[in-house]
Amino acid sequence: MGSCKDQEDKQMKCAYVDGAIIVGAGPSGLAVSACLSQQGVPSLILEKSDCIASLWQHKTYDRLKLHLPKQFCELPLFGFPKNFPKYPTKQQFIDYMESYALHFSIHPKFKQAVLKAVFDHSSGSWKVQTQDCEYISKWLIVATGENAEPVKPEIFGIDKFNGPVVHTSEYKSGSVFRNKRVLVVGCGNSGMEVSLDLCRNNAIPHMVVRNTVHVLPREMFGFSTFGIAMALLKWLPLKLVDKLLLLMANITLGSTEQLGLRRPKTGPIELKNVTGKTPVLDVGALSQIKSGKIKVMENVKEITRNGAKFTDGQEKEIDAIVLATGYKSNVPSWLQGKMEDFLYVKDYYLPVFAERKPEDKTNVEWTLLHRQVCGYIRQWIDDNVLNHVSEETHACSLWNKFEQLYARKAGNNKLLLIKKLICLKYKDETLLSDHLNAYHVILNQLARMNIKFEDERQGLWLLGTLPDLWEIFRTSISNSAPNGVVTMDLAKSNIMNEEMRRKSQGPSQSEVLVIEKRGMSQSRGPKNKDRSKNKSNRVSAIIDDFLVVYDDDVVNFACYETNWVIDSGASIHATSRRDFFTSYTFGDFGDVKMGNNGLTKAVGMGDVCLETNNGTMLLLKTVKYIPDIHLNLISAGKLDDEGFCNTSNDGHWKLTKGSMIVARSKKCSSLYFMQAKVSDCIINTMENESTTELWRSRLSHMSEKGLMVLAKNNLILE
Ligand SMILES: NC(=O)C1=CN([C@@H]2O[C@H](COP(=O)(O)OP(=O)(O)OC[C@H]3O[C@@H](n4cnc5c(N)ncnc54)[C@H](OP(=O)(O)O)[C@@H]3O)[C@@H](O)[C@H]2O)C=CC1
Ligand SMILES: O=C(O)C(=O)Cc1c[nH]c2ccccc12
Repeated sequence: MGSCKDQEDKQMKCAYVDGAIIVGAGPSGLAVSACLSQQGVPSLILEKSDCIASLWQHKTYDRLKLHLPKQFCELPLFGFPKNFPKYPTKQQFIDYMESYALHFSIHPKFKQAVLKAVFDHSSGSWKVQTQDCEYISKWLIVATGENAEPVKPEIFGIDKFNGPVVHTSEYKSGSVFRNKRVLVVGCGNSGMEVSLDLCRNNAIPHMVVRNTVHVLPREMFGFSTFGIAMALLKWLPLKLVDKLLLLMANITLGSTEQLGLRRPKTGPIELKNVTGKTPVLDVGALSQIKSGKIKVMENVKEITRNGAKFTDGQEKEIDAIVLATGYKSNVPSWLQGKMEDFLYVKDYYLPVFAERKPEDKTNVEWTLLHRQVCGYIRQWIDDNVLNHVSEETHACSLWNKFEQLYARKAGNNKLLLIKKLICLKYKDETLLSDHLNAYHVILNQLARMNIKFEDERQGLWLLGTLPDLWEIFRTSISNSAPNGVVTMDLAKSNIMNEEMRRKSQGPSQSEVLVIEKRGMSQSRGPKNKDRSKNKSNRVSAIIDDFLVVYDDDVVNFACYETNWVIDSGASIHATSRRDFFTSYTFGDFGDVKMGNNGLTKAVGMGDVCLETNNGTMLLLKTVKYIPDIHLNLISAGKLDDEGFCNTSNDGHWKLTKGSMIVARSKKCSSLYFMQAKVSDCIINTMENESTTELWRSRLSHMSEKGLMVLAKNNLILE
C-alpha cells in the first residue's frame, strides 16, 4: 500500500503520499484500493472513523441484511465466501469487508476526517487536509459514498418533544420501544425496515409517508427483482422494463395505493437514474401495513410535547420518534471547487453548455447523458430548492432554472446563511469534526456568494460557536494565540486536538480532574446538590477533605494560568499544547510510555517559557510535544541536569538556582504541582536576582488518593 513522507511544516504536519489518496474506507474505497494495487499503483486510504465500513459497523440496525442477492454486492477480485446465504446479514457483510482488506493488505489511516481538499494548480497536486495533517498527492479518489451524513430535518416543534428522538443511524433494535407508540418519519428502505422491526418488537409504529414511493417485492416468482430488472435491461428499453416491473409488482403485492403508498408517475429504474431515489424492496413491512400494525400517516405538521399533528388534521400521542429521513454525501462540504468545475472534470459539461447534440453521440446516449448530469447536479442542491427541479430531465434547462432560483433567492439565501452562521452552536453530544464541517459548509456557501470573512474572524467565530461551558478552553486559546491572533487553523487544530484528547480518554474518562474546594467535610450534602444542577461540573468523588469534581470542559489549565506536574520519575518535559512552544521542531521524537502502559508518540520538540508564581522566568528546554498526554509535565531529573537544584524536604519541594528560589510547592506522593503562566518571551531571567515571594498551588494539597485517581485516569506519565 502507499506510504507517506513527512515533512516539516510551520503549522501543520504534511505528508507526501506515494500513489493515490482515497477518501473513505467503505466498500468502494477498499475496492478501488485493491484494484489499484493489483495494477501496481499504491494508495493511501484516509478514513474519518476508527474502522473500515464504518457505516455498516456503527450506523446500522441489528436486523439489517443485504436486500440484493450477494452476487450483486460483492467487490471485485475477491468474492463472498461460498457458504454465505443469498442475502448476507450485516455481520457477515462486515466480516467479508474485513477479510477483503486483510487479503489485499489494505491499512487505512483511521481517525482522519478530511476537512478540505483543494487542487493546487501550481504543483499539479491535491492538498487534502485532515485535522492533523496535510496529505499531498497527484491523485484524489473520493469514496465517501452517498450516505456519509445522516439527514435530520428540522420538524416544527420537535425540540419540545418529551420523548427520545433518534435517527435510523442510531437505531439498533425495536426492543427498547416495546409497547411504545413510535413515529417513524420517512418511508425509504430504512423507514420500512425499522417499522417492521418495531412491529416485531411489539411497538406501535406510525410511518410518515409524505410523498410518492415505489414499493417492489424483494423477489418475484423466486427470482430477485433486482436480478430480473438487470437481466431485462440487457434486451429491452428502460421504460418497458419499468412497465414490466410494475406489472409484476402489482401481481405479487396488489395495489399499494389504498395503503397510502402512491406510486410516482416515473417508473422505478428511471426514477433511480434521474433522481437517485431507490425503490423500496419489501421484506415484510407491507403485510404489516395491510394488517394495520404499521399505521401510514400523512406528513407531520407539528410535533408537540407528547404527540404529533399531521397535515390531514389528525393528531396522535406518541412516545418516541425515529427519523428515517435518509443520508447525504458530505463531499460538497470539503471538496473545494465550483460545481461548474466538476462538470468539466467529469466530462458532464456537454449537455449543459453545448449548443446542440454532438455528432458522435446517438439520441439515446445524449438523452442518457442529460439525465446523468441532472442527477449529478441535483446532488449539489439544498433539499428546499430540489423540490423545484426534481422532475427536470434536461440538463440545460435544469441549469437555467437552478441559476434563476439561486439568483432570485440570492439575497434571501445570504440572509439565511448569515442567520445559520450566527445560530450555529456546537452540541455536546455531537462530533466536533461534524460541527467543523457544518461551519465550513456555511462559510463555503457564503464564499460562493462572494461574502468572505478574514481568517481571524473565521477563527474567532468558530470559537464563538462553542457553548458557554467551553469558556475556559476558549479563553486559553485566545490568550495563548501567537500575537493574539486566533487564526482559523489555530482554532480548528485546537478544537480537533481537544476532541482527540476526549476520545482517547474514552467516555468514562474524558474528564479532567480538578480539585475544587477544601474542607468540605461539613457541607458536602447541599454543595453536592448544587453542583449536580450544573451540567458541566459533576461531583464524582470526595477524597479526604477535598471535593473532586469532573469537569467536562476544563482542560488542565485555567485561562492563562497553567498547571505543571513536576515528576521525579519522569525523564522528559512534555505538554500536549502546541501553542505553548516559543520554538518548535516537528518530527518523530520517539514513543513515550503512558501511565496505562500504552505507548504514544512525541511528534515535536521545542522550548517552553514559563513565568512561575513568583514572577521568575523558567525556560524549559527540549520539551516534547505529545498530543495524547493529559498533563503538562516537568521532569525533576531533567531540571537537575540543567543546573537547577531540586530539593524536597518534609513534604515541601523547592526549585532553586544559585541563591534564587525559582518555585516551591508541597509534595504529594511522588508529584508536585506547580502553577505557572506560559510566556512567549524567550529571555531567561534566571540569572537575575528577583523577589522570592512564595506562591501557593491550588493543587498542592492534593491527597495521595486523589493522585491515584489521576493515575487511574491515565493522566500521569510513568
Ligand atoms: N437492507 C438494505 O439493503 C437497506 C438499504 N438501504 C439503502 O440505504 C439508502 C438510504 O435509505 P434510507 O435511510 O431509507 O433513506 P432514503 O433517502 O431512501 O429515504 C428517506 C425517506 O425519508 C423521507 N423524508 C426525508 N425528509 C423528510 C421530512 N422532512 N419529512 C418527512 N419525510 C422525510 C423521504 O421522503 P421523500 O421521498 O418525500 O423525500 C424518504 O421517504 C438507500 O439507498 C436504501 O436503499 C436502507 C435500508 C436497508
Ligand atoms: O438497493 C439499492 O440501492 C438499489 O439501487 C436497488 C435497485 C435499484 N434499481 C432497482 C430496480 C429494481 C429493484 C431494485 C433496484
